Amino acid sequence: MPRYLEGWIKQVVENALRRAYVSRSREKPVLQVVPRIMELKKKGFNPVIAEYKRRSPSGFNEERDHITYAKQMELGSAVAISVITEDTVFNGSYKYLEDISRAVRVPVLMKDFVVTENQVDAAYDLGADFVLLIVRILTERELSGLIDYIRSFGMEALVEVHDREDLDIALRAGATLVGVNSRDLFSLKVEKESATKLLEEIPAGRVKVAESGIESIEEIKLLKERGADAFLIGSALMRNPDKIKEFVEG
Ligand SMILES: O=C(O)c1ccccc1NCC(=O)[C@H](O)[C@H](O)COP(=O)(O)O
Repeated sequence: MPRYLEGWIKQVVENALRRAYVSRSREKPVLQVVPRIMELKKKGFNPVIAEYKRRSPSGFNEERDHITYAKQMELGSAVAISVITEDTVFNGSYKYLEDISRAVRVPVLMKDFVVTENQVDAAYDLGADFVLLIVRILTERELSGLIDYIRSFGMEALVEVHDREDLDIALRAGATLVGVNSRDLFSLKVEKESATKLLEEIPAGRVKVAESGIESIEEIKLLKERGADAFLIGSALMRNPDKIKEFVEG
């Protein structure tokens, strides 16, 4: 059973535990996101993980065709596409993941509240290349088990942390790709300063992803100076997809 359940997160996790499994046969090999991040960085570009997100508890709401958006992100040199599949609060869908992974040739992240191996099976079958794990909603044992399970398919885990305690757990569990989310799961407030400090505390040898609240190239530059290797951006790109080129090319 996940470790911390309260309010809307409790509902979302309970829904995840009940979610019906959709059986598919994966059609493509797994693409590796970490080498692609490092390659783009070496070439002097900003590795941007562009997120397809339609609705969120913090009030975000945007309708946009998922395939057109994903193709535009790929054309704009996004390093990967993040697809929210949570279907009760975020209005996401497994169908978006399946369609997008078929439509693009960059790695695709399944972004959900993953608490079971069944959800990882679905991620693999639907074409995901990496899978989000949120430390705050898992026990340490569950986190380690799910990281190993994800890797057993050749996929990678993006392990999301919100504070120092989460980070210690993520590191002990063997996370390689670590995301610092500046949006608090419960208050929904974006705390950029504390998130930036946390980024600096991630030891060398891990790939660091800055997540949430990134709106401008100036913020990307600042986060890069503070050690971020990649940038996960949803709202700003959903509102204005043309920004992808500026965000990647600086
Ligand atoms: O987006 C939310 O309101 C949200 C609230 C609570 C948990 C997760 C949430 N969103 C998922 C994400 O982590 C973000 O969509 C992602 O980091 C992109 O953030 P943004 O660029 O601010 O849309």
